[in-house]
Amino acid sequence: MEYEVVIPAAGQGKRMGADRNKLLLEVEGKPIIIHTLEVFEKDVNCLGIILAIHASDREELVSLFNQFNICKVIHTVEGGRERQQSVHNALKKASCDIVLVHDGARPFIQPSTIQKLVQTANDSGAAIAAVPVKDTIKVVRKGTVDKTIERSSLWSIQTPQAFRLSMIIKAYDEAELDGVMGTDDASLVEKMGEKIQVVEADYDNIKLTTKEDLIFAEAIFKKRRRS
Ligand SMILES: Nc1ccn([C@@H]2O[C@H](COP(=O)(O)OP(=O)(O)OP(=O)(O)O)[C@@H](O)[C@H]2O)c(=O)n1
Ligand SMILES: C[C@](O)(CO)[C@H](O)COP(=O)(O)O
Repeated sequence: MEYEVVIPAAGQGKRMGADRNKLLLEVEGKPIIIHTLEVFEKDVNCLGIILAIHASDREELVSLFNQFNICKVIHTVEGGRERQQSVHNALKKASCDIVLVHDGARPFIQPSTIQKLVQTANDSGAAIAAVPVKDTIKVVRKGTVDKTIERSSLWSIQTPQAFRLSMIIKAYDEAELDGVMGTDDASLVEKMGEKIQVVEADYDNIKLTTKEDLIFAEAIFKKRRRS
């Protein structure tokens, strides 16, 4: 089943503490964003990639697309102050019935998960990748435990998140009108009362957020080379 993917790549990488967009840092001999783009470049069902970028990264990115044969970027749009605005700008260019939103900072997404998400979104409207939480989660207020949350119903939410295009556009437009900000895409769809299906993904699909994640990323690449 065919789809387009929106990839927000216009963050500042503050938590990474690099002096540039963290997605341009190299892991396993390539910039992080190239690893992410290559997953979709290789997927025959991906009809096009819509990338939200900083104007200041454009020249370097275009040169990387040439160097690594990335041909599926059909639109680049200006990123916004927050991830939500970057995704919204990119969604305005989408035209396929099914659209995925995937963080540029998650290079380890598996093609099998993408396929399940696309199929599920086509059947039910919205589907997100997630893994069961492994830690005990407590609510802490002013340094003291308020309560412990029952773990069996907690999932850690990742991207990709897959949607019918009309549904996700409506959710983003309404969020903008209402001044609502969410930390993921599905939370805006939840606000409209829509059901979101959860597709179990894998623990490797980390978001490269802090410096330690670069070490985890090298380890995941090493593991994949061995298997
Ligand atoms: N205004 C923004 C903020 C984030 N992103 C993108 O959204 C994804 C997830 O964001 P995150 O990992 O939090 O990246 P940063 O915002 O760069 O990190 P930080 O919050 O540490 O600055 C990344 O691919 C990032 O480039 C974006 O396109 N536009
Ligand atoms: C969308 C996301 O990757 C789901 O886990 C995450 O919420 C992005 O959050 P961040 O605030 O940009 O780290």
